[in-house]
Amino acid sequence: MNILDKIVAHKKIEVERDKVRTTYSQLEESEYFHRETYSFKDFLLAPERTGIIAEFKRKSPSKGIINDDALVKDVTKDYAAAGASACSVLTDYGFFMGRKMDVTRARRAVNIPVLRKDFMIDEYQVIEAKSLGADIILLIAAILTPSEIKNLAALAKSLELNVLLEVHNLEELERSIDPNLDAIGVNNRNLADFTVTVENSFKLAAHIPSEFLKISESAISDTETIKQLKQAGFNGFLIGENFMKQRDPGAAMKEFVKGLK
Ligand SMILES: O=P(O)(O)OC[C@@H](O)[C@@H](O)c1c[nH]c2ccccc12
Repeated sequence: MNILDKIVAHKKIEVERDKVRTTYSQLEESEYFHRETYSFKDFLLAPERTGIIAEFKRKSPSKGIINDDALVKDVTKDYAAAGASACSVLTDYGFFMGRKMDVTRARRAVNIPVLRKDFMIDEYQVIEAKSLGADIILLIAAILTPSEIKNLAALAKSLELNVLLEVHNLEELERSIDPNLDAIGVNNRNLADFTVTVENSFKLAAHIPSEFLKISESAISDTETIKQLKQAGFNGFLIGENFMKQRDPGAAMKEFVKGLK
């Protein structure tokens, strides 16, 4: 069993447990459930923003503890002030030390889109994302069938959530395209074995149909790479560890962004 299989096996149990703890109707009573969401596209393409989707990540299976000290409300607020187009917030606890409440904390701290980053396998999690105050959900092609992607994306759309589909290779991309997706993210990290290469984004760029926003995800640590990714047609850049490994991730992003000008 690779790490992704382990995470999904764990997630299935967790979701069934959560459904009992918090019912669908309780989720729908959230103050955020009928909130109007932000458009991912508007913020990614806004000239005064950077295209960076800045991630709050305490820990990961590949790196262990990255930062268990920084507060989500401070970091996301500073990310937004530094020009982030969106914030990504991990909510998986077992492998990433994330909390569902972290999305709500981010929602209260910023006026930019918030991505609920988790391993979505069930409709319940999509409804939950809306109730937590998220604007965007992530669907990972490697763990979903085409019909699951179709159904989860349609549900997300009906709740006015933006959908980011993550792919790692051409086969996943070709089988997963769906009109309810807003953005396609190429993960430079192979979630099954953790190998990373930004080349993956350059390789897949031309295969992403033009109606979708293009995002490059993971292992980005310098502004030169972002400039090259822009040349290749990418609109968004998902960055976690490079900021989170600093004691003050928001200050790290502020410094990093200077190099984009
Ligand atoms: O910390 P990095 O290398 O900048 O990567 C951020 C983000 O892309 C990564 O956390 C990620 C991409 N896809 C995921 C899916 C699940 C969990 C995490 C991820």
